[in-house]
Amino acid sequence: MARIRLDHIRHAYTPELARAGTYALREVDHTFEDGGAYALLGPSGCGKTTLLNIISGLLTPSEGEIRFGDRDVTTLSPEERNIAQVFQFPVIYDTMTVAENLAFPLRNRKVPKAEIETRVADMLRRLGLEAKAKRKAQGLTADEKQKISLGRGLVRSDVNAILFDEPLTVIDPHMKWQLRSELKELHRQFRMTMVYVTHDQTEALTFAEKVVVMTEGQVVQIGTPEELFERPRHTFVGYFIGSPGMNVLACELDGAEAVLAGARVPLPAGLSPARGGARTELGIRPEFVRLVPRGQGIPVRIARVEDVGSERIVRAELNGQKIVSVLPEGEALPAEADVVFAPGALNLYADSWLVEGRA
Ligand SMILES: Nc1ncnc2c1ncn2[C@@H]1O[C@H](COP(=O)(O)OP(=O)(O)OP(=O)(O)O)[C@@H](O)[C@H]1O
Repeated sequence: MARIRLDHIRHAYTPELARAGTYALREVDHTFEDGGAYALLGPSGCGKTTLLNIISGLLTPSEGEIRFGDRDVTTLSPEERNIAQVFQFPVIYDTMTVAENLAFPLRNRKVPKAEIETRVADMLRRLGLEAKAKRKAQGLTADEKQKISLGRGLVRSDVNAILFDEPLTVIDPHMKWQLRSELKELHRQFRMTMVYVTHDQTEALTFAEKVVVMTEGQVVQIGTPEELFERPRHTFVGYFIGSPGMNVLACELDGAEAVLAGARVPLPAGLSPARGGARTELGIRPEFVRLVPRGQGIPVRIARVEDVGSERIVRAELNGQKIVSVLPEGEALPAEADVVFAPGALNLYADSWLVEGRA
């Protein structure tokens, strides 16, 4: 296993694109710690697969270096890097049995027979596939096949990391949840470095200890699910994570207060003022926007109310800006409403980046 260091990686797919400044990855400088579970999360086209392929060795970056531990692997092939990969579609041999599939990478590496038997038996047990050990892989379900793809990586002792590219795409929705928790459990048992690419925030947040959020070829935040929820470093993270996403409201600053639609909102203590000329915005999660009777906060006009299970999502307008509130079960919706913000839940952004320095 190894720590994976991405040192100022940039990538353009052709020299022409590089000359035009069109980089699929604009700049990634990050370390995946040994044994960590990471997700690369972002919308389609943000560069997740490009980054994963640079880690695996399918792509050589236009600029920068990649190291596994102390070893520079930038120009090494995937085989030389000892990386296991799980793709959208399971890659297994249909005509082999489940046990043979698991034994295959070990046979290739000339591992002694007795050791292969022990390791395969152990892996079958951990994957819950003991009863199907002697069955041909052909007749298995997609989730069982995907488990075997993963098992073929886990069974090896020389693997530096396991990379997943949208591995639940072909799994039935009702099995997705189960397979996701099994993956997490297997990570806990093996503590192998795992990097998991997805555009689905539920998958990323349940699987990973640290989520790497990407947009437009850039990493905008690396954090635990809690950090991404509570302290989005960029407004993109705020509205991409969470459902509904964070409210981002244009405001002006006046000393220790934000001025929003003529109302003055005290800023969290210790915030350093934004640079002069910066576009300033307040970020607040819909869960922390409360609706109160008129006269008690900042007036809004309610546009739509949606029932979602036990909660209601209230979509409103605050002086021309959209604002969303999540109304907990049993809480009344005033006919004429104002909003108030829960103390401590406000974040301030200057040119889309979080203003740090809260005391
Ligand atoms: N072979 C290629 N040649 C030229 N451009 C490419 C190539 N592959 C990807 N791109 C471009 O690079 C950018 C990043 O693509 P990438 O596939 O890494 O994104 P992604 O986040 O994985 O998206 P998706 O979830 O849709 O796969 C996109 O603008 C894409 O069009």
